[in-house]
Amino acid sequence: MEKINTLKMKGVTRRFGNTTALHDFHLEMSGGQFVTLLGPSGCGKSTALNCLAGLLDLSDGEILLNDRPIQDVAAEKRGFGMVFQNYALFPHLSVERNVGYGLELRRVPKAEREKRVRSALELVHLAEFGKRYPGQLSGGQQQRLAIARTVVLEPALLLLDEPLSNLDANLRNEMRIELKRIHSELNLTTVYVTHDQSEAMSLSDIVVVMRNGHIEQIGSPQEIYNQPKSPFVAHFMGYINRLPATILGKENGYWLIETANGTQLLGSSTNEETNWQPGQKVVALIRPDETIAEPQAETNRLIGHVQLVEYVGRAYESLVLLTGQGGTQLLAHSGRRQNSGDQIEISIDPDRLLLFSADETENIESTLMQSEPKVRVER
Ligand SMILES: Nc1ncnc2c1ncn2[C@@H]1O[C@H](COP(=O)(O)OP(=O)(O)OP(=O)(O)O)[C@@H](O)[C@H]1O
Repeated sequence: MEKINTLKMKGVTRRFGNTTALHDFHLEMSGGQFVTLLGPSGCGKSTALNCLAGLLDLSDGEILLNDRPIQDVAAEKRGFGMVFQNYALFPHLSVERNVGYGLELRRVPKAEREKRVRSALELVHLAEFGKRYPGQLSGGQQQRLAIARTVVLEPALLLLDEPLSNLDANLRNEMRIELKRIHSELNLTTVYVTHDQSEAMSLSDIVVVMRNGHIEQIGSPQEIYNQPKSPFVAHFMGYINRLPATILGKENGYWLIETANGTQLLGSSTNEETNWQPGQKVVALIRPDETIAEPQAETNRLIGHVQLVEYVGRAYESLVLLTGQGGTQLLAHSGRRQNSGDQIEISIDPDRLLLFSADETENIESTLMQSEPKVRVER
């Protein structure tokens, strides 16, 4: 198999009739990287993956493997391996035969085949299960078998389409760690598709956030999480609280804003070129887990009354009706259980109070069906 030094998708577009599932998609990765395509249902993640795999023809653009175009190379000649959501295992073949099947087709001699099957099963911790059948394995074991069956062929690129979506939450977390381990042991260039932001954050070197067939932002997990460039990315990363405000000016490198009841707060823009004038309408986006209930500091405070409290493990999440803010509610985290009706003070670090212009923040929910907050936040 040709080793990957660089893999580039340049201007890749794929149309289905009148629908453009993928539009002018640009992605560059280097050998060994773990790249995740992240976004809500229908944003074009699988289309991008299938174009890369060769399972879909491109309507436009090119794919370059080590600077050589491969968009016209048939899927089976690209030397890539794909793991599907439903695993696609052979139920009538033993675990060993499932893993060895691709090698048999390639007429790999028996001794070498057995050696490679053994080491693939060891890699996914299924060495003792070789004689079983897929039906006798748990969901997580079946998933690991699907991975072993693909990596035994030593693909240049591993493509994974929502591989954990059929597993329950505990197994998903376990398999996430397994995937990370397998990736670092093999140093195999990987493209992973998911709509789960925490999966993307924990696994990836590069995250590509997609929306409506476009790329919204590419960056490291830290960049995407801390510096979302658009309200869509911010919302997708859990910045679900919204607080309308007006720009007053700049202070100490932050933007000074005024909310509906005249409270002044400091906040940040993730876009260095932002040049707002006083009077500009903005919306502050805040993550519930980045609020500080009952703060020590005097600055950047909001006051409200607790309406609902939910235990979310390690913290309580309170729905707070802010005082004098036109009915705006905010989800806030607190180490101590609040009671319904309690007055509560909340502060937010100015670096974690992200400002976007008000017109940018319209209509983001319609494309975010899968990441709706548990409690709807009123505007
Ligand atoms: N074979 C097809 N024929 C027509 N439209 C298609 C086809 N495949 C995908 N689409 C459309 O292209 C868009 C992107 O689909 P795609 O499957 O790539 O999204 P996705 O982000 O992978 O979604 P999901 O997470 O639900 O799998 C959607 O609007 C979808 O309806």
